[in-house]
Amino acid sequence: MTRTSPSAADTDPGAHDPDGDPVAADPVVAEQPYVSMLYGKLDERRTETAALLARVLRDETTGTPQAVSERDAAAQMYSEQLATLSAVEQGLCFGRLDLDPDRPPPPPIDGDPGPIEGLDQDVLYVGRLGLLDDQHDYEPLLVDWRAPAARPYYTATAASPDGVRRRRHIRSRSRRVTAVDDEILDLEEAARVGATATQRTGLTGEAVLLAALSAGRTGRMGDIVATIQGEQDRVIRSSANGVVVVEGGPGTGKTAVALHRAAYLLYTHRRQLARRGVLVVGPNPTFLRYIEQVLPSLGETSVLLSTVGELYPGLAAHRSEPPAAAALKGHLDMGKMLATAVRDRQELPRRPIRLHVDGEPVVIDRDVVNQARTRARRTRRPHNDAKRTFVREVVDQLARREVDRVGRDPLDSREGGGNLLDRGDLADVRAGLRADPDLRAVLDELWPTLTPPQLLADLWTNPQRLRAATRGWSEADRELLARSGGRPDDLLDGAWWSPADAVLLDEVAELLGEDDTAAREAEERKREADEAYAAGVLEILAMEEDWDPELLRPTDVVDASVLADRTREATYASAAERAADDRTWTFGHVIVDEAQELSPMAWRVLMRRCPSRSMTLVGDVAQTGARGGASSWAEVLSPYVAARWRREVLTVNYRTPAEIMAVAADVLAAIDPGATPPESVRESGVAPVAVAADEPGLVEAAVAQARRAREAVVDAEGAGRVAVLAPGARVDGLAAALGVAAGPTGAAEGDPAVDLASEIVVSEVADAKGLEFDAVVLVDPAGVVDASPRGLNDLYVALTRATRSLVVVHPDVLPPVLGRLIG
Ligand SMILES: Nc1ncnc2c1ncn2[C@@H]1O[C@H](COP(=O)(O)OP(=O)(O)OP(=O)(O)O)[C@@H](O)[C@H]1O
Repeated sequence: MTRTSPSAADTDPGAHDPDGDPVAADPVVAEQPYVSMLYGKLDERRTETAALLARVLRDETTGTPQAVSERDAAAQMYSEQLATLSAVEQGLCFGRLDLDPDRPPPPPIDGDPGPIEGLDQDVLYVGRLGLLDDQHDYEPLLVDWRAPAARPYYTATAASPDGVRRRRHIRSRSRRVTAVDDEILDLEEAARVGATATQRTGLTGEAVLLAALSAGRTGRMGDIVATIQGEQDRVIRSSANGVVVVEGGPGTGKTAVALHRAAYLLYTHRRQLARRGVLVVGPNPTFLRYIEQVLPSLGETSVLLSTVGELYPGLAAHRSEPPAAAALKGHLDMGKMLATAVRDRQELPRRPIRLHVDGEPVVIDRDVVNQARTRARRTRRPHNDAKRTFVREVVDQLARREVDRVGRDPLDSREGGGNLLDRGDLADVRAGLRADPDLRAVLDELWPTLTPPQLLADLWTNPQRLRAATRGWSEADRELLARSGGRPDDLLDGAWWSPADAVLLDEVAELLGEDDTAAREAEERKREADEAYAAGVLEILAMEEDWDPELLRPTDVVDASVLADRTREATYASAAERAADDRTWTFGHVIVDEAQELSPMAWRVLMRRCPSRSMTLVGDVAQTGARGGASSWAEVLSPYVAARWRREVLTVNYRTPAEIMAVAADVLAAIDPGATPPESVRESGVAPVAVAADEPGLVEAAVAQARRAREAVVDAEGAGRVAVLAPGARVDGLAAALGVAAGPTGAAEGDPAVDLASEIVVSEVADAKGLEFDAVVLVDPAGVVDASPRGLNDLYVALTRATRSLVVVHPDVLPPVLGRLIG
């Protein structure tokens, strides 16, 4: 077996044995020159790209708008390339495939196959991006992990080697190769080198995988590009078309797979997806912070991460509200209720309204308004758009009445007889009416132009309006929606709105039609802030003493407004950024994580954002905590795609050790006796325990356990994080006793996320959804179960957050479902 790339052989002469086989020598030493050569190439590309960027930025394009936008597009492109080249620094090359020269060609892959790099080579190095050899016919030196040729790195097994004779995992730190693990998939090759061609566990690269899994947690999710497993790879590379639901128990890598799928799709369908962007939806801001580094570390920056509540532009809704209120707001009945609320704003006058227009009396009575309203409603256009028809109809009727009255021919006494005024006069009367401010004010009262926050805030704070829109509802439901204290001064104040409200704002926006007042106001505020900042920058520059009096100062050529514009042009270019500011933006692909938590109303928002229905939904209905969340995927999806969705299942738990999973499996059986728990990939050797502590000593016991767990984690792994998970009512007390902020309620003002950097995190279970910690101290499991109708699901989530150890601190008796903890 020889490497066909002459360039590789050139850079790696000492590492090859006389047969040209580079693995005969100490593989760590043998691989170093090649890996160093790759880093050299990476450096070259960085230098070239930085030079191109600098040239573009220096380009004084003050000419046509087209030239400016071309310059900005080029600057954006080079900036993104530079970001990608920096992101791949750690572990640039992590694998090598030695292929059978007589292997069959790889099977065709769905959609645009992307660049087919390396298909004809017998030795392939696999890494975080593709690098080509510009000295030798652009042969691939490193194959991007997403390229078709790299696929066998993740999927080949001894039973189905896909032409792979040997798979080598290369571990490195700071550009030095630190370890090499080989898997021999070819029986003859195995015999030749004295290895066994087996895969004991069915895992790919078991040693590397287990090393990755047992490392201390940092509070941020990392990428898994070097150790993606076969079943995960299948999901990552599955077709972009249609809806795919990825199911799997806790820790099966659903989140990791979803994010790597985003990176894969962007690579494979770059042209389409870079333009429309990819949206990744997570359940809460803490979760988004937990995952936010994964895609940038894969060199992908054009993805918008958001909660559904943050999709309404200009609003970061974070008011917490009772779960029952959130559930009600998520119910589909809200759609009808909001439609009624909008219709209720199209009013009829109680008694005739009398005005004088150009000195002539005008009467706006119920009949006139009713007819105009019916016509406007019949257009089936949204409220704000239909207003044009309403105004035109009222004005038209009033004008005709006026013409009838004023122009009647006194000499023609027949019924409906002649009129002395002509069409031109009618048009003049119409124009006079339309321009009259008093009439306009009356019409604005009867059919007001509304923004979604205006309508919804009025509805929540005005009991009459709420009652009118919810005829037939229970008083208890109305109370869940009602707010006292009037509308907020700032209608986009995130502290006033809950995430469930934000979803409804989107629905209201659909009913009202595009009135972009709010967006324009937000834009204006952003502009003012940018200008204030730019003015500050210029002020500092102006204070500079050493300016040569012969030269122009920056303030001579640019003012704050121009500087602000320039900065904004440069920073506001990717699809993701545009999408974040545009409520009607539709994405090329939408990925929803913890999808089981979304309410039916939230699904409506997401489906509007993805008319192509190219979606990946990952979730686990056994972990549904939200009262309005999903119990079955068919139920969620049938209104949008009927039965046309595919299901993929992940079965291996990479997070929770077997000892803890056994306890969690009992809870799963209580939730759904037919469900199969995922199989843990490893044991931690630390048995989960229960500690009884009656009130008032419960907090003290929990604190002691948390501190002990922290010490044990530090002893075992050098660093790591502990979570204290408890029912909401206990969180503040526990956080105070531990001297840490309770998240997210105790997080910094305006920051709705839990502080993930903290060594000990205290949180209720809902906020820990999707996260993981080295050790978990679960306090008051019965309280968790009792706190919600889906309490058992919450318990299941809490038990499956730990990668190493679990302690359950409980008052009274332990819930029977945790009986295994006491043997
Ligand atoms: N192939 C892999 N290689 C290395 N680590 C992996 C792999 N697959 C998953 N992991 C790790 O396992 C842990 C659990 O993964 P992840 O959070 O994606 O699971 P999940 O299915 O979303 O869990 P949950 O449903 O509990 O939120 C993470 O630390 C992830 O990095």
